Amino acid sequence: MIATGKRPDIDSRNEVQHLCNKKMKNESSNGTLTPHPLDQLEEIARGQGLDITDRKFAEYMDSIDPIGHLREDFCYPKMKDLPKTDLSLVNPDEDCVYFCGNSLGLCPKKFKEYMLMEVDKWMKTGVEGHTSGDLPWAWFDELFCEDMGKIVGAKKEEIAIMNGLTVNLHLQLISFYRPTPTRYKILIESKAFPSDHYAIESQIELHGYDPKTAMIQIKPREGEQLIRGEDILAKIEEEGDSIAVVCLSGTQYYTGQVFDIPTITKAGHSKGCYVGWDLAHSAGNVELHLNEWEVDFACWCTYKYLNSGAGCLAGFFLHEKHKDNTFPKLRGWWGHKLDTRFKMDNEWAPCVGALQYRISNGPGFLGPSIKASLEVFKKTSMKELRAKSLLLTAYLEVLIQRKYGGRGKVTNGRENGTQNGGEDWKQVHVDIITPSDPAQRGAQLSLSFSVPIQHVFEELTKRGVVCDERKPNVIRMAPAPLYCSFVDAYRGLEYLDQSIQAAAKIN
Ligand SMILES: Cc1ncc(COP(=O)(O)O)c(C=O)c1O
Ligand SMILES: Nc1ccccc1C(=O)C[C@H](N)C(=O)O
Repeated sequence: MIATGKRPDIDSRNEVQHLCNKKMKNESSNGTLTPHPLDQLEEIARGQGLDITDRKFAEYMDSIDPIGHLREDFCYPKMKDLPKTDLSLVNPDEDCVYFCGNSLGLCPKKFKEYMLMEVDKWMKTGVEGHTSGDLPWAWFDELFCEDMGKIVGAKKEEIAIMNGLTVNLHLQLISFYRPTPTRYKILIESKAFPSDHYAIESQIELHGYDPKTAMIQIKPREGEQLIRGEDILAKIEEEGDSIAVVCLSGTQYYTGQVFDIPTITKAGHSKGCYVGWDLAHSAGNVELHLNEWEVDFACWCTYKYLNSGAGCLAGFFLHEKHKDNTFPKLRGWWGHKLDTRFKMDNEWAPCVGALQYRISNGPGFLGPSIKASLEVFKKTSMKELRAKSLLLTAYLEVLIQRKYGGRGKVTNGRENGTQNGGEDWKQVHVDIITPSDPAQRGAQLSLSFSVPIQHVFEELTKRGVVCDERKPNVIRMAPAPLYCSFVDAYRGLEYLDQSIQAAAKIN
């Protein structure tokens, strides 16, 4: 089933009620119906005799959260340690509100210990460190493939951990984008993350084609913010015979929209296209079954929901059906089988599967954070994480809607941020452009405001709400379920309220 990307066309004043009445259902990947998370929240609140907007409800949700204790595995920043917090406005010793795990995940506590072990090993043993210790530098990356595979629904042999995301995307396109005069196009989303856009544009140019004709950018319909799934399928149907590769993001970075990977992959295959995914905002955020969905290739970074630190090594998935492929690829000695790698006979004998795409020996000092992060993931499962995430994001959504969804001028998003001063600030409206259908979103909510966002964002920052602003017009908030709590969402909303009031005074 592919659902449309359009938010329900309803009066936002009644939106929450409407969603409750509609008893919208959430279809999980195995086809079973589970209650809409908002219904679950309402039911829990009723059962406890609490109002959903009461702080006590957030506290109760935290008390029954089966993975709430995992927050203790992370260094959750304090208000006083953030560089831009105004300590006259907050309690310096309190935790901040960290809603930025979609950009940079928090540091796992074990990281420092594991990193110091590697430093110590180098100091004491020099080159011996390649083959000794917990993370031998010569094959530390291979130690993570199985656990990383579980997070994205892949077999160990289908995974490599290397380079950065964009480098991996280039390596994959070198293999999968082999244009011919009749099949030379790449389908991507319009307003894709700039790095993906540039990578694809440059690959097209490298083959002597013109991105103006070879790069198809699928857009939202006029007046809409989200790309409809049905439009992606229609485009594949219409142009599929000339498309070499369909290459979309699993979760759109700006809107937070999650695309239907299995359906789109199938549609691409039925037209003879290869289908690959940028999972930067999906890995560790939503459930993925890359092997089962027959995705040809995928890549993702590990510094967002996978908490491995800025610019850390990226994930690389190659479906097992391509494990012995002879596609063009860039070779390096680390793609050569380990047993003969050091024979130095210059006879290319590649590793099987994803590992053959490795070029250089890996940076051993990037292993400790990945190890520390994966250990936390091993204490739970993507299913359990996603179950919490659905509730937590719906909770943040309902708080925003109750406070800011029903007042003032309802904008369509495109006009937002153009008004200034006076009356508009008395009736601020916040529009959530992320799909309201939980199956079509992960942890992130992208908020557009009926007033300019710059001062609201600055005021949030002063109050220790760590989120980000993305041009042209959204503030993204992502309560990552591994370490964010319901009380964080509650406090985030209190601070949003204060920030809007403070920004109104400036304007
Ligand atoms: C969708 C997407 N693609 C690509 C990137 C950039 O990847 P990198 O700089 O790690 O290559 C990011 C985030 O930085 C992203 O969100
Ligand atoms: N790696 C970074 C370094 C600096 C600034 C931002 C990033 C991000 O990751 C941004 C993220 N990809 C985004 O969705 O906007």
